[in-house]
Amino acid sequence: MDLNDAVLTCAVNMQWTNAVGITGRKLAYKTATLRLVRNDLRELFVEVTPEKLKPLKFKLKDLMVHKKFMAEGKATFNFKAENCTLYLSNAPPGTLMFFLRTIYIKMNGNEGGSQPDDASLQKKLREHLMSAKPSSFEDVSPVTTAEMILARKKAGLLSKGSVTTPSPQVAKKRRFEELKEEKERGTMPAAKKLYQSTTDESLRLSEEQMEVLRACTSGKSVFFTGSAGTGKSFLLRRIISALPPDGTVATASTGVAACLIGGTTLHAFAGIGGGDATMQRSLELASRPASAQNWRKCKRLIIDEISMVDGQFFEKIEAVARHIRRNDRPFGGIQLILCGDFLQLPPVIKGDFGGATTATPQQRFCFQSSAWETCIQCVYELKQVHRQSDPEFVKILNHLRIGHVNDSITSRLAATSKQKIEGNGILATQLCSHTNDANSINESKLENLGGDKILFKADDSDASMTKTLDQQIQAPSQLYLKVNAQVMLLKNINISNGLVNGARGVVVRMEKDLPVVRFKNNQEYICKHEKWIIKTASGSHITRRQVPLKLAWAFSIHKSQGLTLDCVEMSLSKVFEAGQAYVALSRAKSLQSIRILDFDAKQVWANPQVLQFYKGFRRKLMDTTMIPLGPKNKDKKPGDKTANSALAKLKKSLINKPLVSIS
Ligand SMILES: Nc1ncnc2c1ncn2[C@@H]1O[C@H](COP(=O)(O)OP(=O)(O)OP(=O)(O)O)[C@@H](O)[C@H]1O
Ligand SMILES: [Mg+2]
Repeated sequence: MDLNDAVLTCAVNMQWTNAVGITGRKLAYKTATLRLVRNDLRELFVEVTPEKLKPLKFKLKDLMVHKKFMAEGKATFNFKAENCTLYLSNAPPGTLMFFLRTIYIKMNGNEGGSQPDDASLQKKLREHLMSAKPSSFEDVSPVTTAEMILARKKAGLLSKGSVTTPSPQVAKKRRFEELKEEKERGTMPAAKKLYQSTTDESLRLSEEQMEVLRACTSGKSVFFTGSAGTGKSFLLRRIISALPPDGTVATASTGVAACLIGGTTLHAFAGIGGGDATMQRSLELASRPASAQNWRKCKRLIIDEISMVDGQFFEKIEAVARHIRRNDRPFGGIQLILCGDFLQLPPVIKGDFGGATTATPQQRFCFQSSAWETCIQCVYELKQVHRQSDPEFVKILNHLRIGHVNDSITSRLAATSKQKIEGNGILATQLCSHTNDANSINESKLENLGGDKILFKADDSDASMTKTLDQQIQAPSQLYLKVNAQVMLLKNINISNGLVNGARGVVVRMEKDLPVVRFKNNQEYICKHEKWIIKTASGSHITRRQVPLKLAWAFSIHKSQGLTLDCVEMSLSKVFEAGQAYVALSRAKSLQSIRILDFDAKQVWANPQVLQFYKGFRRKLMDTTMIPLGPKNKDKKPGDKTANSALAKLKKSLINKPLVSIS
């Protein structure tokens, strides 16, 4: 693959010291490519090739790596034997992690260590010296499973011949010995951490996800879509970690979605307020020094949940980008990476998601803005659903997504009203169409529980940013809990144990001032404080430490967009938006973990303009006969017969021939 784990491009500063530690030669390169290579004696080297210059090679011996700031794209390589230190920065964090991991595996993944045994080394050395050929280097081969297993064993994560975790005492002793050995050898300390990917780093991208990743890393402006659960946000996190941090701005239309990708809200970044101001005023607002600097520094703008970005707002920020950056290219030359599903919730024009109808009649989607066509170079649709594995449920959801409900779907969903989805004392989360309903359910249920209320206060790195953190991070600044409170986990703690973001549980006791939660799969977990980091619009980091829980008797459907939820109950009688019922249902992982109290086909509809937009996808790629939705049909409400028959045909065409990527 072109996203090679043995190649890394980043900024490199090199510094040599003499034998007594006095700094000598220094070199600095804004862009250099690091490559892991072997010579004909099979010794490993890091080859550093600064742009347009000759490569330098450093032998992988007596290497110390500092990777504390790996997540920010920084690491330090100290080649002791050569008295040289390489300071790497602006590296794509994910690529850096894989690069370090490859070094570690290649150094430890051979029986007998990274170096060939003495006899073969001597033989090769002799051949090498006798030969007239110059020394040659080749790229290291891709990491093999055998190398990985061996390196994992050496890191103490696999005990001999088994995959069980060693007891804490054994692990501690082994680690102590390893550290001693590492110290003596000068190899990478804490390399073990590179294997402890309990979060979704360990999951592999599918081929269709890889294709999008490749388009994004090649600098194209991309929009990718796909139904709920196709891994759009998951992929976005990988894309972000494969891009250089400088100039990469990760945003989303809502705070919850922004938090899922470790970014900020699009509104906070754009610096034009709520978007209601005139174009002239918006340009003035964005010209203020802090906002203008954000726009000038931005090279790649990422937006998740694009369906909820208002079209007029999108048009304004496109003009702002051109104006501030003094660049007439679309979006002022910024690479756009947009993702979302327009068949989920549409833009909220005003209000707090709580009103009866928040969308104005002239509501516009991003794809309707004139900026859209000019800014997007490639469009992809992800088709493989990862959130749900049951084909029956996936099929039902695909129908609901385009507003299509038949009798068999109605009866299957209505049948869920009686199913018992609770277990282990964990009640189902009620998904509400209105935010206020969800808040009052949580408050009153907590009040009604017996026992003392315990306050968990968040520790914010910047007290003046508490409001911003509240908007973007699901973990509240003040969390009141009681024993028996219904809660949801807000972090991926351990994927293989089911302790994932969205897992539902109940507080069973307090231990050392921390809540112990029993989850649906019977796992108990002491919820220690976790850290959330968000990037402010200006690029600085602010953090919140809090126990990773929130009350989960109820949520609003709007707040649930983007989440995967265990065990949900819903009444859809008050839904007020196209796509709202689909968003609610598609949060669940299976038909067995959902209860719909009053399912009615009328609660499910898709926006005809969105259906039309998706139809255009295929028109671009496939030469199929399309069923035109005449202009007079556009404004007709659901229920109109002519419009309905055209819509029905359109839906059918969308179901039978899934959209494919267009580039
Ligand atoms: N390649 C993959 N392998 C395994 N699991 C995956 C993969 N891609 C995504 N997932 C998992 O699928 C689930 C849904 O992913 P994600 O939330 O990114 O979907 P989405 O398309 O953003 O959905 P939504 O439209 O609801 O926001 C997550 O639990 C994620 O970890
Ligand atoms: Mg998502």
